[in-house]
Amino acid sequence: MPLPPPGPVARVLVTGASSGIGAAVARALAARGYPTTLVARRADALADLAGELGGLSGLEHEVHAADLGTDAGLDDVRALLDDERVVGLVNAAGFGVTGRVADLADDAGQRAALDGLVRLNVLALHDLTVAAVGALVRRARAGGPSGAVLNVSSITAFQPLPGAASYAASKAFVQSFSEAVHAELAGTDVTLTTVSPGLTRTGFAEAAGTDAFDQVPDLVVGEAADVAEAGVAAMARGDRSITPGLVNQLSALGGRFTPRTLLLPALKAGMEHFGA
Ligand SMILES: NC(=O)C1=CN([C@@H]2O[C@H](COP(=O)(O)OP(=O)(O)OC[C@H]3O[C@@H](n4cnc5c(N)ncnc54)[C@H](OP(=O)(O)O)[C@@H]3O)[C@@H](O)[C@H]2O)C=CC1
Ligand SMILES: CC(=O)[C@H](N)C(=O)O
Repeated sequence: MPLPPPGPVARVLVTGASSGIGAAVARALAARGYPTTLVARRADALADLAGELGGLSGLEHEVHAADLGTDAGLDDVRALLDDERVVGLVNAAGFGVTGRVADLADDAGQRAALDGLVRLNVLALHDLTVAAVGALVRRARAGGPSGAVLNVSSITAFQPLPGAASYAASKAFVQSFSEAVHAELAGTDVTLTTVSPGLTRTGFAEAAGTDAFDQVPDLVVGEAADVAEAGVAAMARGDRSITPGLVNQLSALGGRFTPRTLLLPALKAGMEHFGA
């Protein structure tokens, strides 16, 4: 029983909750009866969502504005995991940067964005996951409730991606780290699940500076609510990993098993077509 039954003291902390997949995950959790602690930088968007969720669920949804790309923000959020009411963590905060590394290196803003990407997608996720897993296992061993973590990866985790090299590598880290910890947790009452979406309609494209999402068939672009439903259901079951949608599952398979000598030139050409 990884995610314990819902109730007022079965709280789930969700990062990246001010928009997109994180907000949709918070809605899916609230609909199941879990109070949430909503984390991101934009306090106003979090407060709006907390109001919406409170109206729907009758539960108390808390807001914590923090920049997880800073030591202070990360320290603050890590401390929230010490709260004994927290039985779950969802790491959804993340963003992408597109472009060739050699070009990004020559632009101070893009260079800083690449560093920020690694700080948020890799270091913050790793830090919060380690803190949550440690606290949840300790509490479960002491007779407390079970617990669950959900990490948001991506289909880009399954192969290198020229034109989004740092982003795809950050998600490869998320996937590998999370699957390994899932195995380590066997036999405890705590689970770690990874959800690996493909293109999903959120604020991601604008933040990543790409209009690729507008150039591909609608069939290829999923909805945040569907990703959230699949992710939360897998988290509740304590599954290792889920890739929502047939198109994404095929893409992940292709990424894993196509020889790199064939795959990398094709991906490079595809990303160049989209201006990356
Ligand atoms: N959309 C897609 O196609 C896909 C997305 N993903 C992953 O899904 C996750 C969610 O992205 P998505 O919902 O798509 O995109 P959005 O841009 O809609 O959401 C990103 C979230 O991350 C938060 N965030 C960004 N920077 C920081 C920071 N420094 N500190 C705290 N929070 C931060 C944003 O809040 P704020 O700006 O208020 O801080 C926002 O809530 C990401 O990890 C992304 O890599 C995976 C596969 C596909
Ligand atoms: C390829 C993308 O940019 C997408 N957001 C993903 O993570 O799959």
